[in-house]
Amino acid sequence: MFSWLKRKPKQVDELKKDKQPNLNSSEKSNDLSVYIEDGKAIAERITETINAPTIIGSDISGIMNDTLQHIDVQIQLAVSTIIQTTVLEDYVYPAVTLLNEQPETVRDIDLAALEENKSNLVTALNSFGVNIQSIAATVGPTETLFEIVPAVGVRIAKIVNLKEDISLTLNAPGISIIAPIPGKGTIGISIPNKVRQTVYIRSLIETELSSSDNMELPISLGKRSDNTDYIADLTALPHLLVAGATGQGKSVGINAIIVSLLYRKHPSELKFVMIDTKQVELVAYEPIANYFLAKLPTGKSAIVTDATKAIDTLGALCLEMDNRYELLKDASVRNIKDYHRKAENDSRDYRHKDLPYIVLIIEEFADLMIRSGREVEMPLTRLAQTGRVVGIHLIISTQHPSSDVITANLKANFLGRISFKVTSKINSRTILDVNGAETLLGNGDMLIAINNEVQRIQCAYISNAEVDKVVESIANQQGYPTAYLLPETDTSGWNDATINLRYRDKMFNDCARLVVQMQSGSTSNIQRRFNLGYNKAGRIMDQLEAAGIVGPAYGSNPREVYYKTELEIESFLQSLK
Ligand SMILES: Nc1ncnc2c1ncn2[C@@H]1O[C@H](COP(=O)(O)OP(=O)(O)OP(=O)(O)O)[C@@H](O)[C@H]1O
Repeated sequence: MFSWLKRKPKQVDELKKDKQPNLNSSEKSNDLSVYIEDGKAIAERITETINAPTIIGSDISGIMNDTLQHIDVQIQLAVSTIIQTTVLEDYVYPAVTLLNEQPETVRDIDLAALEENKSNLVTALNSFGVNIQSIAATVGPTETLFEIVPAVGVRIAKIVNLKEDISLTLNAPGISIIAPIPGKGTIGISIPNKVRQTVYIRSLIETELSSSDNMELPISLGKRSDNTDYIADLTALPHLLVAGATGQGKSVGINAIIVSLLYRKHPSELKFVMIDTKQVELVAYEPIANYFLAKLPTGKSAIVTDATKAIDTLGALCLEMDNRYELLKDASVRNIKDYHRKAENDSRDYRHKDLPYIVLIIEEFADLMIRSGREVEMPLTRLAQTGRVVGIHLIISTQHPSSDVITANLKANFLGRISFKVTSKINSRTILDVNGAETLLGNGDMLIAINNEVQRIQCAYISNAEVDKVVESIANQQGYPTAYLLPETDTSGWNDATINLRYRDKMFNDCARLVVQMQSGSTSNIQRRFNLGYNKAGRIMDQLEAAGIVGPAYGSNPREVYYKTELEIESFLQSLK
């Protein structure tokens, strides 16, 4: 339905203009009924003017045409389309003072301990026959990096092979050796600090807010080993995979990412789509649904916790992406940044506020992948391949970075990858393509790989109490009357009980014949053979299931086909008429 609104922007814009005076007055009101009245009037006018039910009918096969839900959704969408184009002019960004300040004592470096470590290291190296020319130390939050220049004639391999011996002699587990440090010609020996420093997110956000870098979506991730801040632009990554065994810092990391964006962006510029099958990690953000979250028109909560709804949501996001491509084409621009720039410099209405950045966050991706397999992988791969241009970025987090969860297909499209400590070298390689994450120290110690270049970072820390304060400071203000509504997909709001075979898709019979012929209930086969979109193919597969032609979805495997011969399926199709 929303796709239809998008496809007819000119007519809808005309109608919106008609209602503008009313909306301006209602914008200042907290009374939702005013918005609803506006919405109803607009919905009626839209229906009258361009015979909406017919157009919508062709989109969703008439299935919801005459249901009350349909009308509600229509009103909601009409309201939302208009409301989201209004600006929350009085919106106040969260204050940095809501975040904890780094205690003064923590900033001091223990110089005596540093000197002792240095001289112990030199003695240890000498005792193994390695003489050095010079040694310099940089104290990071988690480890201290000693950069040494070996005496002439010492082979690098010799030092690398001494890793375990040095570790034993210094009684310091978790040593790592970088030989040589790229671009420096020195050898790095990194020794974990006895007392680690927590990196408080506040200092990073202060740095970021005062910086002139002008990143579009800055995320304050933490500090490097040399104590410099690590702030990345999500639009450049442009998608992130986050992995780590339980309790190593993933949730804190995801909170740090979300909060750093909340500090930088206005609600009209950014929306999160949150999927959390664990049901506990992202719930803290529910109060800012009407400011910063996006949801399905039929969804009650903006935070998706159910696998079926998650698939619908991903489908809706694909549709949003397709719609955005059309908008960009209409405006003759190549990407969302140019679109925004053009909208700002042009008096014509490019519906700028319809195009906030969208960041999809999936907490515990493995749950979703194991339950729904390719139904999840396919839309995600599409989004990862082409979402960036239209401002859609993905952050996927998992405790189980195995190759059946992080498939090669997905990995190929996620150039930014973060790993907290994992339980095996294999997991480390699955996520980062290199070993190393298995020896990290926990508590937010992480490796980030961007385009295969790996760096060690101490992740910024933010407590749940700080997240709550930031959320509260936003939620106490005037917001939009609803979350940002994603386009309604063909399948949204469906479940087995509501699939009505009276409204079979036009392609139903052909698809039934295909699955029987191939004896494989595969949605991607249907997509390929008939050149259908993901949502449509998925919806037909659901109808085939409801008709008893194929079995239920089971992970990423094709569904079982219950009809074995062409004769059987033809006589069944006849009986449906
Ligand atoms: N960046 C950090 N700095 C300091 N301590 C941290 C950091 N990140 C995490 N911790 C510590 O580790 C604990 C667990 O972190 P977190 O909840 O993020 O783990 P997780 O990987 O999400 O675990 P799970 O997968 O079980 O939810 C935190 O409560 C905190 O004490």
